[in-house]
Amino acid sequence: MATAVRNLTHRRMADAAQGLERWPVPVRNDLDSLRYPWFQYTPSCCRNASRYAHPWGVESDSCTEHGSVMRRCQEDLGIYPFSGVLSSVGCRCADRCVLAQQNHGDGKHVISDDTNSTCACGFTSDGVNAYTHESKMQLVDKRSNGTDASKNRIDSKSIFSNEVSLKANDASENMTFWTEWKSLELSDDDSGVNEEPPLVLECGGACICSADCCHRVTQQGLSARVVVTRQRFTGWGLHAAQHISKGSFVCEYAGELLTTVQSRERQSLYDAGNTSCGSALLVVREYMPSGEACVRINVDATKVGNVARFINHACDGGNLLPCLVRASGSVIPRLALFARQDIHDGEELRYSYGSCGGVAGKVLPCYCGTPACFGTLPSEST
Ligand SMILES: C[S@@+](CC[C@H](N)C(=O)[O-])C[C@H]1O[C@@H](n2cnc3c(N)ncnc32)[C@H](O)[C@@H]1O
Repeated sequence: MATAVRNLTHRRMADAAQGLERWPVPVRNDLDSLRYPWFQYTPSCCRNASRYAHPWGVESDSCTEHGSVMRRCQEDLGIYPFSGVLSSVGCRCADRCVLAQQNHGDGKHVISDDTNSTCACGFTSDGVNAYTHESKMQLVDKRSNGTDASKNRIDSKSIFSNEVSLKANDASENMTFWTEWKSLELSDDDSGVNEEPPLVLECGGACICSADCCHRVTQQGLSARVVVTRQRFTGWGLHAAQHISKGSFVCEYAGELLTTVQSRERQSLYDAGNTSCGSALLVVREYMPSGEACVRINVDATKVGNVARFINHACDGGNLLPCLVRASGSVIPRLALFARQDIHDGEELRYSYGSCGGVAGKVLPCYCGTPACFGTLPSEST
């Protein structure tokens, strides 16, 4: 019995991803006696925890399962049956899509008329190419002021909303984190990178191109080596275990997809403290250009989730940029996290949970340690 427990503990610490990602995700704790965080791993969002959560201890080569796990999740969600809503935006590129990019010599990549007419995928809500030839997110540089790219933009309003808000509930502390995203705009700081996360249209179930097409950057699961580490003030955190270059996709925020009624029930449970573990319930709202909310996505990574559930908050925005990615033919977008800047091996991965503020009686101290620190974690009542 003791040997079995030891083996199980060893496997959990060796790979928090339970063999479901292309690399193991080790768990390290040099701080206290906790050996590992308890949760079940899913590489992508799923509807029902019991059907898709894999037991601890699967063989490490089972990451080849990732594609089929993702497909089963999507089919179960009824995304493809719903695809009539958006299927007309699916591309008809044989084999792989070609990046519709032209370099006009000013550093900006814009859509060429030729490819624009054949492939509608791979663009942001702003109508510019989402990805570079190196499969990096095309982060908008406010300092380049050359050709006006707007005249080359496709009208993506029918595909994307232009305003999105995101709420992340952390019920371990009975808190709700939130942020509001407006349309893609440039920041005023010196980062040279758009602060507002773009919405991206990738190839999906409505497209006929292959799974390794250049417009499916976020569909292969965890894309950088990472390690889960115990920290003094912020609990578990996620650190890079390799250099991650600016614009690279890192991971999506995966967990159980809930209805709004279910998410409220879960939140009440977490608020009442009836669970043995903390929570990571994230709510994303997508708005129509009219301002009306059209989709609310509730992702609970508390008991079933992926590495993103370990990512802590930083008031300065951190080194990750959250983006909504919608696969053609899918109703439900996914939340993808990209490197906002070059990230060094060992650096903690963080993004901003939202704007400053706290609910009376529920204010939590923030230990992000950045010069921009508000002192408290962003929050609102549920
Ligand atoms: C989504 S979880 C992140 C993973 C978490 N640290 C854990 O141990 O599982 C959010 C929780 O992490 C902690 N946290 C995240 N960022 C923090 C920060 N900047 N300062 C203090 N605590 C933080 C808070 O307890 C928060 O409720």
